[in-house]
Amino acid sequence: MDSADTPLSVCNVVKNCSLPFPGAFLDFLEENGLDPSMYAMIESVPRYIRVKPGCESHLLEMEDELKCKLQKITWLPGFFSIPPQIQIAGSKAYQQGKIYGMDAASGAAVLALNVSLGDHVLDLCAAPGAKLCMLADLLGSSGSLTGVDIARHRLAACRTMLHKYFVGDRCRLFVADGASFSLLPFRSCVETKPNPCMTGKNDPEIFAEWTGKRSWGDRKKAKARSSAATNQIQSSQPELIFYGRHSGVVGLCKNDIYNAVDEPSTSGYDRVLVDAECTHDGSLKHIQKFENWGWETLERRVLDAKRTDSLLHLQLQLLTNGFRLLRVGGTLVYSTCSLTVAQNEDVVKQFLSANYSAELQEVEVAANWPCRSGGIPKTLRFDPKTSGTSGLFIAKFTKLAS
Ligand SMILES: C[S@@+](CC[C@H](N)C(=O)[O-])C[C@H]1O[C@@H](n2cnc3c(N)ncnc32)[C@H](O)[C@@H]1O
Repeated sequence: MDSADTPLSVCNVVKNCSLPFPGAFLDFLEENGLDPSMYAMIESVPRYIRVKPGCESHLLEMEDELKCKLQKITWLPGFFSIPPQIQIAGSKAYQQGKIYGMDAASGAAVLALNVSLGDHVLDLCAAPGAKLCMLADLLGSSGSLTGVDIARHRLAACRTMLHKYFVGDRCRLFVADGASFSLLPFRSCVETKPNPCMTGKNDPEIFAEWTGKRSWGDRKKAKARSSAATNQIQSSQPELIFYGRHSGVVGLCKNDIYNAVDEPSTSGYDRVLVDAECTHDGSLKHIQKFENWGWETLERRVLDAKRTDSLLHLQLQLLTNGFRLLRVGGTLVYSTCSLTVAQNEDVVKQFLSANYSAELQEVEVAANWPCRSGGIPKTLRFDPKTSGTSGLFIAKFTKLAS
C-alpha cells in the first residue's frame, strides 16, 4: 500500500524520533525534499528565551529559578538558550515579564529588518506577538508600530503580551486582512496635515486615551461581532483593538485614520515585517503539538492540497501588499517557518517578477549567523541541523524609486 493510502491511524516512526507521523506527512516531506530526520532533533534543539532589555541584571536569579544555565547567544543580543525540557511558564521571571520564549531564528528575522530610532514599522501577521514585542523594544521611545492579524482572538493575545511586557506605548493593533490592509503610519495624519479635530474633547469620533474597559454599547457590538465571525473578519474596515498613548491615535478623528489618502511611496512604513501564515513544517515545536491536537488534524491544517494552494496565493498577496505599504528606500522582511521551496523561494521569485521596484538585499547583520543561503542568493535559511534552531526562511527587500 502506498503511504498516501495509509490510514492516519497507522503511523510511521521516524528513526530516532519518538513522534509517530502519519504517512501523509512523510509524503508531504518527501514531495518537498525535506528530511524527516530533522524531527528527531526535537529533544536536542535548545529552547530559546529573550530577556527583556533592562532585566539582564537578574540573570543569576533566573538561572537559580529555572535551575539551568542561561547560555548567551553571541550572535543575537538578548537571547539565551536553555535545555529543551525546561518549562518557563511557571517561573516568576516569565510571569513578571522579564523573559519570554522566542526561537533564535525568529529573533534573527526581526533583527534582519534593521529597525532604527523613529521608524514607523508594520507587522502584517503579528499574532501571537513575540516578534511584535521585540520590534517594540527595538523602537524604544520613538516611531510607531502597527500590528495586523486576521484572527481576532490571536491579536487579543498580542495585546495581552504588549501589556505584560510594557511595550504597547507606541503600538496600535488592527484586526484586518493583511492582504488588503491599507492604513498608513500615523505620520501621514499628524505630521503632514493639521488636525482640525484635536479640540473636540468629548467628540465620540475622536480617539481618547485607550481603556480596556468598554461601554455597554461597545460590549454589545463586540458580542455581535464575535458571534457573526469567530475568527475571520467580516467587515472590510480594519478594527482597532488597541492603541498606546504615543501610537499617534489619541486625539485623531476616525476619519483621519481610516480615510487618509496619502502616497505609500513617500508616507508609507519605513519597515515592514511579513511573517506569513504557512504550513509551519519547519517549527519542531509546532509539529510536536499535533501529538496533543491529534495527528488527523495535521492533514487538515498542513497537508490539505486546497489549503496549500490558497496558502501560496495568500503568501504572495501578503508580501505584495506589505511591499505596497513600504516607502521608497524602506526595508521589508518576508519570513515563514516552513522549509518548502514553494512557500519561500517560489513566492519570492513570483513577487520579484511582478514588482520591478523590489530589490533583494543582503542581510548584512547575518555575517556570523549559523544559517545557510536559501535557494536564491541573499535569502537565508535556518534549520535544526545547520542552526540548532527551528526552521525559518528570510528574504529582505528594499523599494527602489520607480
Ligand atoms: C506565523 S504566524 C505569525 C507569528 C507572529 N509574527 C509572531 O511572531 O508571533 C502567522 C499569522 O498570520 C495570521 N494570518 C493568516 N492570514 C492572514 C491574513 N490574511 N492577514 C493577516 N494575518 C493573517 C495568522 O492568524 C497568524 O497569526
